[in-house]
Amino acid sequence: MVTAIATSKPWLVQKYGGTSLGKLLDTICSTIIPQYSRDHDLIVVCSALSGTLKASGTTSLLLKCISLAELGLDAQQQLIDLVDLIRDTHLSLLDTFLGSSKQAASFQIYDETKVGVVKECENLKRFLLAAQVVGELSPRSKDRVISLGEKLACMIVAACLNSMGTPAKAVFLDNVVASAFGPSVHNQVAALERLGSKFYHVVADEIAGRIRDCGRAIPIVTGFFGIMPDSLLQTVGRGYSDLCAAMCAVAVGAEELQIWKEVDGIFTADPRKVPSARLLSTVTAEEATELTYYGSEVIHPLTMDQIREASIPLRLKNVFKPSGHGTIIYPTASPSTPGTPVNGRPSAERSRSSTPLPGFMLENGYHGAKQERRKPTAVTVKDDIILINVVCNRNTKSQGFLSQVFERLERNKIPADLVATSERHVSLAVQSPGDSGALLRLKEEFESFGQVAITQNMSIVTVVGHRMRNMVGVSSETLSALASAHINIYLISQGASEINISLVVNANDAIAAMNAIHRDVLKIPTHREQEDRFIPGPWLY
Ligand SMILES: Nc1ncnc2c1ncn2[C@@H]1O[C@H](COP(=O)(O)OP(=O)(O)O)[C@@H](O)[C@H]1O
Ligand SMILES: N[C@@H](CC(=O)OP(=O)(O)O)C(=O)O
Repeated sequence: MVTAIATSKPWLVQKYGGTSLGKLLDTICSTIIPQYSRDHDLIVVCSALSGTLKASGTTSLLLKCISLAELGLDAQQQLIDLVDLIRDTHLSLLDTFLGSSKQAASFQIYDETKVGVVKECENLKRFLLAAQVVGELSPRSKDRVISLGEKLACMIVAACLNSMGTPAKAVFLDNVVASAFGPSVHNQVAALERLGSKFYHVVADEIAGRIRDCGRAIPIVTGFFGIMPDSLLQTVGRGYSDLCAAMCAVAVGAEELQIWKEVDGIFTADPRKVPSARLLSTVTAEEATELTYYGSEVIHPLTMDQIREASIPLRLKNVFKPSGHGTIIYPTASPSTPGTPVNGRPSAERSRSSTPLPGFMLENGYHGAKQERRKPTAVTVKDDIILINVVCNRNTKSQGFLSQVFERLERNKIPADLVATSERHVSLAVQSPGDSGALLRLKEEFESFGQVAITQNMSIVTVVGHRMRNMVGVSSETLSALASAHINIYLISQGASEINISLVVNANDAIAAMNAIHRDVLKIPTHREQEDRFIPGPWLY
């Protein structure tokens, strides 16, 4: 456990996603951060800026730069144009917020930041153009490229805050892994893997030192946390800044970790796909882990392990509705009481012991609802799934069959999301690998001991709820709901934790399946049913 930093006010870590920063930088810097900094020592963790969509945001553009560099010299001009676009997008944001300032201090901040952004982009351009000659980038080089997104975002956020009179300091964590483990770390992939979660504790300790160095200024920390031996994208994947924020929270022993997004929190289902979905005021850490793993990508799945171990509550909040309660995820298996919002100055202890706010449930429940729920908590969908069925050849010994299947998955680095087996038959649901060659290789390897059938375009539908452990009948209700909607099921699996049931369906049926389960198993009426039956919306409870 990392030693907490001693301070007079409780620590609060806030992480802002790329699209939130892209759309609401002004509100974040002029209202949200100053308001919370009155009662807390804040740490702000930033993702790379995205204009409107993550898919066209800075990290995605940097990934495109990497692809162009790997194409070789033919793509030279495209590469230059793309880096210039990244630079100009950041400069125009800086212009919007600081460019027209008449104050000398702001003018100086504007000038220094502008020079810094241009320099970082020029360095990247030189690096990529050199890489283009070789036509290949190592995992470490790719990390170096990606790290620029969060660096630029932190420079802009720190500049905005400083110009508005809130002292802030950009903290770059791109070298934090090397500082924590020594420069030879990059030859020690296997050793680091063996460290498991301890790896993140050591990094958190190093982050604590960087935060201490900021003195009274608010640390504006890059969500990118270190060039990794096997690349951050490969080890952690996109959305890594949630995990970085969790490490910052662990580093200082924060009272709460807040992840600010563009949704109110975790809903009973993805509100884009199920219009009647309701906001959940609390969710257990176990439920959040299952939901994020099976498609509700509201937080990065690895985040939960960190805050759970350190007993830090995590709250999801909406930048468009800063006063909303959001969804709070308790580190313990079952929350006893929901806490007051941090802007009401609770401590982590108080969150666990105080009486709940009026209108909130004592147990995991819908936001504003009063009655206790005896139903699963949420339903989620994971897309881009491939179903692989392997029937073991008669001449293959059945006892070695399963180990051969898993050994081949491991060798091809394809993790199985769900598995159903009988003695000579195994069905696997796997995430469609980015590299189509990997799937072909896997198929050929499986064919050495069995007959293989691969079905693409599938989805996993998962029902999650910590109360499902003690509930009889959820499976039958789920199967009936899908049967009534005429939806075929290709694989069924219940998690060992007994808090989830997953089913593989055709991707075209996934949204219908989700809606059917939401209505018939979670028992939440559709909007039409609510209108027909004059059932008041949750806002009237
Ligand atoms: N159960 C769920 N509750 C809330 N949002 C969900 C859920 N499942 C999927 N989502 C989706 O996750 C997305 C996360 O919010 P957003 O702020 O847009 O993400 P990001 O910061 O990663 O760009 C939303 O678009 C929402 O539709
Ligand atoms: N910028 C990175 C890391 C991240 O966490 O992003 P976001 O917080 O916007 O999901 C990405 O796009 O993957």
